[in-house]
Amino acid sequence: MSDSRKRHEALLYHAKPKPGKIEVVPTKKYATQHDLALAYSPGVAEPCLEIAKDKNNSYKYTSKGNLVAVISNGTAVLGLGDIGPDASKPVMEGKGVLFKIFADIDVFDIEVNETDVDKFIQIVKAIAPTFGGINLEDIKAPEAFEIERRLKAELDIPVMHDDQHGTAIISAAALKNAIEIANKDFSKVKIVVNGAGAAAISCTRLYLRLGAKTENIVMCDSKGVIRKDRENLTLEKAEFATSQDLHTLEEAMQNADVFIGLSQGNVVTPEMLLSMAKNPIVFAMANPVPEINYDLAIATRKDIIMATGRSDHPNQVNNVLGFPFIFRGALDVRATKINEEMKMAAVHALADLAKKSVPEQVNIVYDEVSLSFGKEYIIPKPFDPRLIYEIPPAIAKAAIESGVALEPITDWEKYREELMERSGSGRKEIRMIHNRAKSNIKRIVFAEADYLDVLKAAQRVHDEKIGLPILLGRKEVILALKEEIGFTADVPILDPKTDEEDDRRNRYGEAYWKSRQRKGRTLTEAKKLMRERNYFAAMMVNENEADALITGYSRPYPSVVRPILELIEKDRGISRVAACNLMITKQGPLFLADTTININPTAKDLIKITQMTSNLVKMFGMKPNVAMVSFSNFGSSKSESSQKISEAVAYIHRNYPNAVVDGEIQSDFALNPELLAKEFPFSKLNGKKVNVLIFPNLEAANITYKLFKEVHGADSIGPVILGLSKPVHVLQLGASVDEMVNMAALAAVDAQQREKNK
Ligand SMILES: NC(=O)C1=CN([C@@H]2O[C@H](COP(=O)(O)OP(=O)(O)OC[C@H]3O[C@@H](n4cnc5c(N)ncnc54)[C@H](OP(=O)(O)O)[C@@H]3O)[C@@H](O)[C@H]2O)C=CC1
Ligand SMILES: CC(=O)C(=O)O
Ligand SMILES: [Mg+2]
Repeated sequence: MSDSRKRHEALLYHAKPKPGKIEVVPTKKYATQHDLALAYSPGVAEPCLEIAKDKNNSYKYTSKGNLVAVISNGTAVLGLGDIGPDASKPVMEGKGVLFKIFADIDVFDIEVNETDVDKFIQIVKAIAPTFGGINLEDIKAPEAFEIERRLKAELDIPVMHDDQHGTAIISAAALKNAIEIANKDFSKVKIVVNGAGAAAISCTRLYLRLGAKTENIVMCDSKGVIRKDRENLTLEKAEFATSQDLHTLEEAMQNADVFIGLSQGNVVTPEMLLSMAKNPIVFAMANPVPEINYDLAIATRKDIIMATGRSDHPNQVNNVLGFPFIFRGALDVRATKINEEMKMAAVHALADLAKKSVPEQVNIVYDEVSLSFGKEYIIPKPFDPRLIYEIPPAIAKAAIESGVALEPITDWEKYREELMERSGSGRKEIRMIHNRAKSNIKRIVFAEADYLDVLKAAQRVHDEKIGLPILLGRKEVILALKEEIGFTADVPILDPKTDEEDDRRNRYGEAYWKSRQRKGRTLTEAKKLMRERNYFAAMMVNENEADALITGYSRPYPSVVRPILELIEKDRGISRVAACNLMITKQGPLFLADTTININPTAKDLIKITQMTSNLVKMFGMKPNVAMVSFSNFGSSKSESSQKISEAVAYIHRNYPNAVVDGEIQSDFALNPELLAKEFPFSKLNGKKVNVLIFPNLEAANITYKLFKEVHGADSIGPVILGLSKPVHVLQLGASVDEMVNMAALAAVDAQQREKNK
C-alpha cells in the first residue's frame, strides 16, 4: 500500500463511523424509572454515604478498582516529539483501547495542558481519587523522571510511566531471549543505546539488573556519545556517561553486540550495522519510524536478530505487551505500587512465555504457519491469549511477596479462571473439558495427521497434555511436517498403506470380516479396506489399541461418516445415531441437534436425539433444559413438522416427567425468559435457562449452527456423534485447529466416561 493510501486509511479509521476510538458504556440496567432511581438520585446517595464513611468502599461501589488514567502532556508523543496535549489524544485513546482489549481495564485518557513539573504533579494528584491506577504516557525526559518519582511517593495507587518501565520490561525480556539465541553473554555484550530519554534510561537500568555491565554500555543522545567530559549532563545521563574515546554513534556501533534504539527514525545506516560484531542484536524501537527500516536491516545482515516497535514485522518490542498486564496484576491485588520485584517478575514471565509452543490462533492472527522461539520470534505477540493469564499472576505474586498488595490473592486457580473470562478466551465449558481430559490421559488417533492443521492440533493435544496422539498418514509427510512445526515429541506414527503395518492390517481385516461376513464382505476385501485410513483408525479403536478417533478434516462429511458407521457398533438400545454441536455463545453454552446426520427425523427419532443430547450435556456437568424449537408455539400451527415435535414432547412428558423439555416453541421465546414467562407461564422451561435446542430437521439445525459460527464468531465443539459405542468423532471438512483440539478433548473425556461406566 502506498504511503498516501496508508495515511488516508489511518485518518478514515479514526474519523468514521464515529470520531475517536473509545466510548463509555454503562454496566448496569437503565431501562426503567426504577433502574434510574437506583443509578442516580435518590439511590446513588447510599454508596456516596458508605464511601464518605470509608473511602475504601469506592472499590466496592464504583468502577475505581478497574479504572486507569492514561495521562500525558504531549511532550514526547511516540517519536513525534513535543506535539502538545491535543495532538497526543489519539495515542492516549489508543492506549485505552489496548488496556481494554488485552486486559479488560477501563481507561479515561487525560491530556493535560501543563509542562511545569510541580503544576503537572498537582493536577494528577488532584484527580487521582477517580482512579485505581495511573499510567503516565509520552512525557519527555528529564521531567518524566521527577514527575513519576514524586507521584509514586505521594499517591497510594500504582503509578507507572509506561515509556520508562513498560518499555524496559518488554525490551529486557526480548533482549534476554535474543542474547540466548545469539549465544552471547549478558555480562559481556557491548551495548549501544541510542537515545537518553525516559525510555532509554529506564531500559538501560533494567539491563544492568539483568547482568549487563556499565563499562560495556555506550549511550548517545541527539548530540552524540554521552562522555564523562561532557558538561551540563542531567543526573540520569551522567549515570551512563562513558570514559571511552568515542564521539559519534557511528564510532560507538563498531563491534557492538547490541543496538538499542529509543531515539528517532532513520538514524542508523547499513554501514553502521555492517560494523557491528557477529550475530548482532538490533532493537530499533522508535515509533512510528524505527532507527533503521526492518527490511533494510535484514537485507544488510543475514546474521542479525532484528526487532522494531511496530506490529508489521516479526519481533514487535513495544510496551503494549506490558502495561495492560502489569496494571491487571497490580489492580487485582490492590497494589500500592509497581515496584522492582513486580517488574522483574514480568520480565521473566514474558521471556519464558516466548519459549512455549504458540497457540494456533496466534499463528492465524499473524498469518504465520508456525511461530516458534528463534530469531524471528524472541518475544510473545500482543494477541497471544496466554498473556492475560500468564503475566498478571506473576506480577500479583511479586506484589504480594514484596509486601505492596492490600488484597492478596489466595486461590490462584480461581484467579487464572477469572483472567481467562476477562479476555473472553476463557470459555468455561471448553476449559472444563480440557481439564477433565488432562486428568486421565487417553490415546487419540488422528487419522489425517499428514495434513498440517491436523498435525498442529495433535501437537497441541500432546503439549497441553490433553491426550496422547497417535499419528496416522503418510509417514514421510508427517515427519517433514513435524520438523517444520517443531513437533519434536516422540509419538507413534502409523502408515496404514505400508508393509510395516501388514500385521495390524491382517488382524484388523480378520476382525472386521468376522463381524461382516454375513453382510457380503470377503476376507480379502476386508483386509484391503484396512489400507484406508478411516477403516484402519476405526479398527484401532474397536480393538482397544486406541481410545478415541478424530477424523474428517480432509474429506466431505458423508464420505467419512459412512465407513465409521459401518465399523463402529451403535450403543446398546440405539437404532439411529445423531450429531450435536456445542456453541459457546455470548449468552452461554448452547447444544444444538441434530446438526449433521438425520435429514428429517421422525417424532421417535427426536425423542432419541433429545435423550442422547441430554446425556452429552450432563457429561459437561450441566443440567439439560431442552427447547424443541419450531416456527410455531405450543400448537399454534398444525403443520406436520410442528405436530411431530409436539408428539415427541408429549411422549417425554408422559415418560420422563422430571425432564426439563418443552415445545414446540419458537427460538426467541425459548431463549428469552421474560418473553416466555409473559406468554407461556405454563411451560416447563419457565424460569429455566435453555441450553439445548432440538430442531425439527437437519436443515434448520445445520444452518443455525453455521450462522452462530460465522455471524457471532461463536466457538464450537462438534459435530459430536451421539449413539456410537466408541468415542469416534468426525470433523467438518476444513475444521480449524482449535475445533480439532476441542473435539479431541471431548473424545478423551468421552473415553474416560465409558471406562467408568463399564
Ligand atoms: N517501542 C516502544 O515500546 C517504545 C518506543 N519508544 C520510542 O523511543 C523514543 C524516545 O521516547 P522517550 O524516551 O519517551 O522520549 P524522550 O523525549 O524522553 O527522549 C528522547 C531521546 O531521544 C534522543 N534523541 C533524539 N534524536 C536523537 C538522535 N538523532 N540520536 C540520538 N538520540 C536522539 C533525545 O536526545 P536529547 O536528550 O539530546 O534531546 C532524548 O534523549 C521515541 O521514538 C518513542 O517512540 C518509547 C517508548 C516505548
Ligand atoms: C510505544 C510507545 O509508548 C511510544 O512509542 O511512545
Ligand atoms: Mg509512549
